[in-house]
Amino acid sequence: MKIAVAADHAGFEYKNHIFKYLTDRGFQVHDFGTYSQDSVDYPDFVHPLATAIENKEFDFGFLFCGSGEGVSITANKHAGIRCALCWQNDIAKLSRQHNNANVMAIPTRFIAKELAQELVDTFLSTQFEGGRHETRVEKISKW
Ligand SMILES: O=C(CO)[C@H](O)[C@H](O)[C@H](O)COP(=O)(O)O
Repeated sequence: MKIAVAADHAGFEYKNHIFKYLTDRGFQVHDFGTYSQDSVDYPDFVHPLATAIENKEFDFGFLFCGSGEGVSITANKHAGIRCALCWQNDIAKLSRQHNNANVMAIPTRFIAKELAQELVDTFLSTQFEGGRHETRVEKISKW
């Protein structure tokens, strides 16, 4: 399983934490930046990650910014991305079970780092249920 991470300055610390957490557990993880806490524009880091996932270079992505909104809005501009903004474990679980989300956005200024780690574990350990949800997910990009 190949994973991509990206963040703006507000998500930098959590992105680095999750990068280390996942690499320590044997995942292949690519860091699309940002690489410092200097103020940056989140689309500059989200678009390359989203394109790489659309090109099937990675299986899943994790995005980090202050509220999670900017990175999520940006990622979902890509037809091949289903980015879920998650702040509770049940939401992270359902984003995989029902929406087959391939990217999760994390609101770093609103949840603890420990919860962010739990959300990543939940996201990666939950399968898409298919069935009735498959029809709905297919309709997302067919409008
Ligand atoms: O897009 C956002 C707001 O919905 C993200 O939270 C950004 O991280 C935030 O806008 C950055 O704000 P800052 O005041 O420039 O640090």
